[in-house]
Amino acid sequence: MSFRIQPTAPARPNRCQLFGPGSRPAIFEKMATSAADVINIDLEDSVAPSDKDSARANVIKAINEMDWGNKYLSVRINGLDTPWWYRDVVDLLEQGGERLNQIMIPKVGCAEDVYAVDALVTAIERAKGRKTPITFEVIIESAAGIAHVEAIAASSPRLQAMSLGAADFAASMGMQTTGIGGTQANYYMLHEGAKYWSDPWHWAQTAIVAACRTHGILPVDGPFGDFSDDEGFRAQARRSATLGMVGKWAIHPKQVALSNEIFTPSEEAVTEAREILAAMEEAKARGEGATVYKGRLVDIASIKQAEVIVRQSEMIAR
Ligand SMILES: CC(=O)SCCNC(=O)CCNC(=O)[C@H](O)C(C)(C)COP(=O)(O)OP(=O)(O)OC[C@H]1O[C@@H](n2cnc3c(N)ncnc32)[C@H](O)[C@@H]1OP(=O)(O)O
Ligand SMILES: O=CC(=O)O
Ligand SMILES: [Mg+2]
Repeated sequence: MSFRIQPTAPARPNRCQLFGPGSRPAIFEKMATSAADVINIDLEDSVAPSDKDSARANVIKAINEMDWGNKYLSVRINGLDTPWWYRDVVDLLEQGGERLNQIMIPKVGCAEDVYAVDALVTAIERAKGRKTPITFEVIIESAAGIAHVEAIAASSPRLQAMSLGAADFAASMGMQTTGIGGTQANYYMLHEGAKYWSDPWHWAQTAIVAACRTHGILPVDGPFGDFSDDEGFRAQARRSATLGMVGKWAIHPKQVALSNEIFTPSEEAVTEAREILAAMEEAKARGEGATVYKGRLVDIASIKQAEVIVRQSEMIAR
């Protein structure tokens, strides 16, 4: 371990982030009563330019008037290259009240993008005497974003989460696909005439996880567009969970249960983790740093691996 201890990410469940357009207030109640841990009401790409002002007003009214229960409540503002973002921040912070937990900043390309929003948020919080600081989530969804991912992860103490936005990411990278996440038919190698599919999102995901874990931020997998494909969603989510991501977006309510299923450690995984911890306690009592569990090596690193799973399950149970 480095002399610098790896910071821990915020201890709150973030298995599923349910999105819905701010221009569609009829679904807000359904979002609030869903099983998602985080609600992302959108002012950005799911809202038409002509609806930006009315969507912002809908969202502020809903933050103030609706019962959001124990949801972590987040609003995605417009990008810093648009004329709308500053008004989003000012109105949300001045009129949205303390119930709003988080602002999601899309298309972040450098640490200074976050700095700019932080400066504005900080000034408004001071002016209004806000008690709990607004947190940030950023979306990595451009070539610049992934190139500067570590600096972005270090950009602000407000930053709690970072998502991969596969749709804009693919566009920015010039990828030949209109799919949002998932298997890409043309991304394969040939061996003796057989096709072997690979995962074009993998390298960006691992870059995000490493940057997040270095700076104590929650890494999240973004949208899976084909909401008719449950098994495709599960496959993508399982890969993300295996790589260290803590959750995934739902762009349709039916994806919430799928995401919760994959990002909640299974009973078997938790039992096994507890058994490894017990085996290592016994090894320690014998003065050993390594032992055998079900025919395989476990050692002091295994304690940390097992603790990840136990911590996740305890946090969700709280
Ligand atoms: C690339 C990105 O940036 S992704 C993030 C931005 N995109 C978004 O936020 C889009 C979020 N999703 C949506 O807008 C919608 O789910 C759509 C457009 C994909 C589909 O909407 P619909 O055609 O209404 O879906 P569908 O008919 O299957 O809805 C079934 C039920 O779920 C409700 N519902 C639909 N979307 C949502 C949602 N996001 N949250 C909660 N409930 C929803 C519908 O109102 C409907 O309810 P009912 O059975 O009581 O009538
Ligand atoms: O904003 C999300 C994306 O995939 O783009
Ligand atoms: Mg996007």
